[in-house]
Amino acid sequence: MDVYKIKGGKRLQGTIRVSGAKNSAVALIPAAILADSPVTIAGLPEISDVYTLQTLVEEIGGKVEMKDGTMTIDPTEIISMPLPNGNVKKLRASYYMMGAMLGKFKHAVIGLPGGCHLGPRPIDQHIKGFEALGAKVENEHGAIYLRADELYGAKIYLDVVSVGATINIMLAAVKAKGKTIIENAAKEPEIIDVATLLSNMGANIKGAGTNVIRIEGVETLHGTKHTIIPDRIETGTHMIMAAAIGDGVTIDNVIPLHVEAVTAKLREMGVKVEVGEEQIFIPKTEKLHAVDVKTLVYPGFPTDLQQPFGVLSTQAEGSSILTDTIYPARFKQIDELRRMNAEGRVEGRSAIITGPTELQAATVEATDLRAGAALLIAGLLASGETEIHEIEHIERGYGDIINKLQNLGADINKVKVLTPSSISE
Ligand SMILES: CC(=O)N[C@H]1[C@@H](OP(=O)(O)OP(=O)(O)OC[C@H]2O[C@@H](n3ccc(=O)[nH]c3=O)[C@H](O)[C@@H]2O)O[C@H](CO)[C@@H](O)[C@@H]1O
Ligand SMILES: C=C(OP(=O)(O)O)C(=O)O
Repeated sequence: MDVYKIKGGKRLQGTIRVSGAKNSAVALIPAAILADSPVTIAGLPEISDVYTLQTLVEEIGGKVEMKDGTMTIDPTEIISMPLPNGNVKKLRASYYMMGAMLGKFKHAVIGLPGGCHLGPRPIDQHIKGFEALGAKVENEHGAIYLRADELYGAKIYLDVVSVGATINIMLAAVKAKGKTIIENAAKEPEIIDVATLLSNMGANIKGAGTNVIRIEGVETLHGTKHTIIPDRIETGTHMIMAAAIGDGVTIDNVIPLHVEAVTAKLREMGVKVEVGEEQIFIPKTEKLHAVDVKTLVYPGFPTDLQQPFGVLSTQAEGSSILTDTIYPARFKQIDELRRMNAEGRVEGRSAIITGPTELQAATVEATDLRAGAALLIAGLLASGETEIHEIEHIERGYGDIINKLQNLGADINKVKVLTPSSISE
């Protein structure tokens, strides 16, 4: 079993480069299968979610080459094969294979997705959208069966603002007959990125990035080249890390507009954030004040950064209330942080964290991706050697993280440890 071992307390300094956005990557790859000639995507992050999607595309007959973060997907021999089990359960975004395969073949069988356990994560709005476009959707033995004779454009109002449903409906609608209007659509930058790729493939999409998206269906889509946007959640994670234990850290390959909510909260805490065109510099922070945070849909404070932000709150003077309105139960990291001497408790949909606290090393579990990011930052701060288990969650979202942190001066290594179960294997 692989774990991360971190000897904490080393101040970080230097430049860290952000990879391509996970939540774009995992939608761009399924989008590419809608084309009838090869699509090249540059700047993909080297994360397990990307490799799992590569395998899924290969399972249905796609030819995929990946080198140095550039993936070429040749969809010409893709067939409509059911994907009821296996790799679909390893990540959340396998749900995009529903929209993409429905759009391409008018039918699909895809197992219910995996991904982080953040409390209930229904996909009713995705299904509502597919049904509005004319598909019959049934859940049989844990797989979603989608069937249509033809897909027709429709007006779809999302009852909940959902990134996944917005993108999935776009994927299904780009080749439907007639006009689709998605109202109360999500506005995340990843949605614009996917719409840009689809448009360059020949789709007719207007309004991505606003809450009304209009799509005029086209008959065919063709190959193109696309460069992915930087990961705003990785950017925010490094900003938080730099504020917690940096002695001057430059975060490179950034779109500052995408992290404005994080910048504002850090400044409110007393962090100096120097914003350039494609870089953000965070000098050593002297004193942090507690602040309250409420997660909201974009451009609000992202739920994916609530857990890492909580670690910074352990270093701030006073009590911080972190409320997650998107995933009200996204607080599994609190128990783990308490093992490290943090003072925190969960009340309803909020975590209340009091500081400043000197964190102490412990053996902890990355229960989900961003809990893992939180524990990484906690481990970098804590005195002693922290051991993080279940790191496969972290590696779904942070590519090359050990190298990146070592380059900033962190004492972190990925090591194999023997457990009773690994000995008997
Ligand atoms: C692969 C990917 O892009 N994952 C991101 C995506 O997840 P995901 O696309 O799963 O998140 P959504 O934006 O869909 O979910 C937002 C909220 O809507 C609810 N909901 C969603 C769909 C639905 O059909 N019904 C419903 O009730 C969810 O339970 C949640 O409370 O956005 C989340 C919110 O920014 C991020 O945490 C995830 O990192
Ligand atoms: C929750 C996340 O991912 P996923 O939706 O892929 O589980 C995340 O990126 O924080």
